[in-house]
Amino acid sequence: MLHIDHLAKSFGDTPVFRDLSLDLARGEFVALLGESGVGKSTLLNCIAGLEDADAGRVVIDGRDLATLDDDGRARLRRQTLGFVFQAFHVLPHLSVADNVGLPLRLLGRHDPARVDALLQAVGLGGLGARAPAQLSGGQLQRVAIARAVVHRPALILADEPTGNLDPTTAARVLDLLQVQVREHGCACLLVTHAEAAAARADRVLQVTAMGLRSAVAA
Ligand SMILES: Nc1ncnc2c1ncn2[C@@H]1O[C@H](COP(=O)(O)OP(=O)(O)OP(=O)(O)O)[C@@H](O)[C@H]1O
Repeated sequence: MLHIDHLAKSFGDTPVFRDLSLDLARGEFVALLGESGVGKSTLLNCIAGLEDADAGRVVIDGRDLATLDDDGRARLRRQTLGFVFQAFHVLPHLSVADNVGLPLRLLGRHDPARVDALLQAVGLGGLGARAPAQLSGGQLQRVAIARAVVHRPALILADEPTGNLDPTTAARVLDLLQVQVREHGCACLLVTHAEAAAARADRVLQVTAMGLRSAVAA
């Protein structure tokens, strides 16, 4: 599903990672750990084609990002990816339900029942008509998670999706991600500092300046 081959990325003269390789299969749940600033979000952005790597390859579902122009990358993101951004990026002018349903709309689909079911699944049942400004930080994070999975993407990239949540709500969100992997066969790459989240993963990897290495959940 995802093949990363000898990826390198710097910002100016400052290297982030030098030689990072990873294979992620369908139905696999991988957690990425690493100190703040080591490059976890940068890696997710390179995978999503939002940042260009300096060297190496990213291949998603058989498609090499280097062969795709901006439109091709945007299409790949719409069809194949679900991204939970660290900063949520919930759109302020859309209702909660319209934010969650946006990936479906971009694919020409309309499924209010699925949007409702996902809002329920993340504990936001009944809040669909609200404006994002009327939600708490943890609620916004859950809107972002529901939006990332609504179109059943083949690859979910989740950047600290439980960072603002209490343990019970975090467990609920992790359940939802796990269902996408176990029952719907998608692949999930989860950046986390949370032990409970890493413990759910099939593999736990540590991001270092040199690349990835195996880690055991703390
Ligand atoms: N657009 C940018 N321009 C210059 N430097 C950047 C840019 N984006 C990130 N960096 C730097 O790249 C490094 C990796 O940042 P990144 O956000 O990927 O880290 P992270 O591991 O996700 O951190 P955290 O756990 O704190 O979210 C950091 O040193 C950061 O300051």
